[in-house]
Amino acid sequence: MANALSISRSLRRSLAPDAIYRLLLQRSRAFVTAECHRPVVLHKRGPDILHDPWFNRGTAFSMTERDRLGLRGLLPPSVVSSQQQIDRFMGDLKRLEQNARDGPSDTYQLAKWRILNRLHDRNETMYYKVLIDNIEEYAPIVYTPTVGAVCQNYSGLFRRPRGMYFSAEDRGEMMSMVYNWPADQVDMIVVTDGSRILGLGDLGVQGIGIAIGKLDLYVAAAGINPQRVLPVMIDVGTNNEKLLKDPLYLGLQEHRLEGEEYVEIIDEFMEAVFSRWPNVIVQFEDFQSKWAFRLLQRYRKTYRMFNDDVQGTAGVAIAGLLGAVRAQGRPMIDFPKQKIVVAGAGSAGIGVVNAASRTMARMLGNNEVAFESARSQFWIVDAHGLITEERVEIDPDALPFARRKSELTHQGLNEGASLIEVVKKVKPDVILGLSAVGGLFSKEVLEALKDSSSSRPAIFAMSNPTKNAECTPEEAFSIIGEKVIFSSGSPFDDVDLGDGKIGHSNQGNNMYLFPGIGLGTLLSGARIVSDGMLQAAAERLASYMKEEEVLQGIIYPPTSRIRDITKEVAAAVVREAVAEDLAEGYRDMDARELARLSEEETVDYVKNNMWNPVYPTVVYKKD
Ligand SMILES: NC(=O)c1ccc[n+]([C@@H]2O[C@H](COP(=O)([O-])OP(=O)(O)OC[C@H]3O[C@@H](n4cnc5c(N)ncnc54)[C@H](O)[C@@H]3O)[C@@H](O)[C@H]2O)c1
Ligand SMILES: O=C(O)C[C@H](O)C(=O)O
Ligand SMILES: [Mg+2]
Repeated sequence: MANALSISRSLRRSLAPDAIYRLLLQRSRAFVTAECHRPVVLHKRGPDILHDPWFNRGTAFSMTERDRLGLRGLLPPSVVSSQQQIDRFMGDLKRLEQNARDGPSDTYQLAKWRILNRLHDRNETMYYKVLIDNIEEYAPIVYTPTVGAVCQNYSGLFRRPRGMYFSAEDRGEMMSMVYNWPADQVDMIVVTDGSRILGLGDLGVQGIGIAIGKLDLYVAAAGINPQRVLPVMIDVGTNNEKLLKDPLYLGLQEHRLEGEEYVEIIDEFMEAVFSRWPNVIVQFEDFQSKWAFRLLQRYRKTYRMFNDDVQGTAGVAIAGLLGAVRAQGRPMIDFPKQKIVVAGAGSAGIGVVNAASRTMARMLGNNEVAFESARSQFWIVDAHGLITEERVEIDPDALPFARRKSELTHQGLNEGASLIEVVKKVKPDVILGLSAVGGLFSKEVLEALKDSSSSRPAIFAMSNPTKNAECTPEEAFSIIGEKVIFSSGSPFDDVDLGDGKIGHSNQGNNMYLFPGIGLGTLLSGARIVSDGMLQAAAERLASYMKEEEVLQGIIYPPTSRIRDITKEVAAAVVREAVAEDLAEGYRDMDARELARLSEEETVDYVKNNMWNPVYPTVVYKKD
């Protein structure tokens, strides 16, 4: 039978040999092209295609293909050519080779992340077993600080997609897009818009890494079933000029949407996920401050949601501040006497001051006088110096804590006074940094803190990742001495003080609370996440540390105990939800039965509902 490549005898006779050759070559090219263009019939859709190396083409799937194949939202929004994919891969490979020659640098950490990530892609159970069994070693890889470098390099590191992407281009589509996610049940979503990733600024779509890292801790620490977690990136553009010019950037290359347009997108996302999964809990993560507060106020009374940077951080800080009081050999009730200087007035700093002052006020009787007294224990310093009521265009969230004019003359301080002046004049018990400025607690600031009125001044250098810490433990112990209490957002090693003495380096990170807040909310079936539930979580973390540990300057547990502390925090959240009549129960445990559980039984209930990384029995069943 004749085919495209056969030439009739008569034609062969009439053509010179080189003309025959050219014709054959032409036809064979056309034949090959036709073969390539013949559609491939797929018997699968959505994630099954992305996980099939034969058919997956990742970010090179066009928008129409994404729609046709149920892939919309399962990939970052940018569509790239196959050449761009190769360029990205090669650029990444070369960077690794180049940096590996520098010895153990960040790249070494990234190499570990890649190996773990590949395991995550292949075998989730095994991945989480490795993570849980070695949490102290690998939390700094899947979480802060390495996750920061992962986000910075995400366009290069991107291999197999994880999570969902909703972009400004998806307006009006989200309600149907959520059905592209394969799981019928989702318990926990961590969502970011990438606008303030750790202290690294606006990383746009690359911020998805932070949502993935937080959910890794949800699985490892809280025992949330990994099949029921969903990392989400809402890509509304980026204001990061470098990314806007980067040809390999995977997100929308346009400036961020603002105002009502922005809010409408987040509203649509919330409606979509809660309509498919009415019982899901949504954790907002690393939104720039101006949206963090507004969105929290907008949704917290209607949806099961919380903002980790505002509320989780506040709880962790309160637990640490109470620990610092105990470390001075004083009862927790002395907390309202502490003078606290806070550097940073963003979502985290203001969140901490709000919640810590409420805790003080409660201890003082919870009336107006108590609130006023609590307020006056805080001095907030931002990029423009001390915040006072004389500040022009003051941020409304900071306004309640602006120092009064009358107090200023008395203290010898002015609007915009520098951090060092404030520390010198106030002689605080605590300095707490949430400024994202590495080294802000300079030698001079630490020298000034030596005059603190406290017998054991405390330093919370809470900014992430490591290079953004306001000071290191070496600096703190060497300048202030062995009495100082030190804690940081990213992990540091303890400091050898000589003579067998150790300067403890605590990790003050919201990872000690958010997994328990999420788990407790899930297992209580609470309709919302109330202030009381957050307070209960913070108090349980504060009381978790034993007297002898606290006296040694250990105010937070080691990461190796994170699963245990999370269980305890979750139980406290469940009990508070029940006490506030917010609990609606979970599965076969209804609200009334929950209310009957003793404290110990609640802890057991939580423990029994935590997922463990063991292979289940599997059987085959025909459709
Ligand atoms: N340890 C934790 O659990 C934890 C939790 C949340 C946030 N954080 C960290 O806190 C940091 C801030 O987060 P955010 O959301 O509040 O950010 P943000 O950008 O909203 O706020 C930063 C604040 O720091 C102030 N600032 C800048 N330069 C300063 C200076 N020289 N002196 C004093 N203040 C200065 C800014 O004016 C602003 O008020 C980040 O590094 C983040 O990683 C840590
Ligand atoms: O992510 C962390 O390590 C803590 C915190 O949520 C942050 O934004 O820095
Ligand atoms: Mg955060």
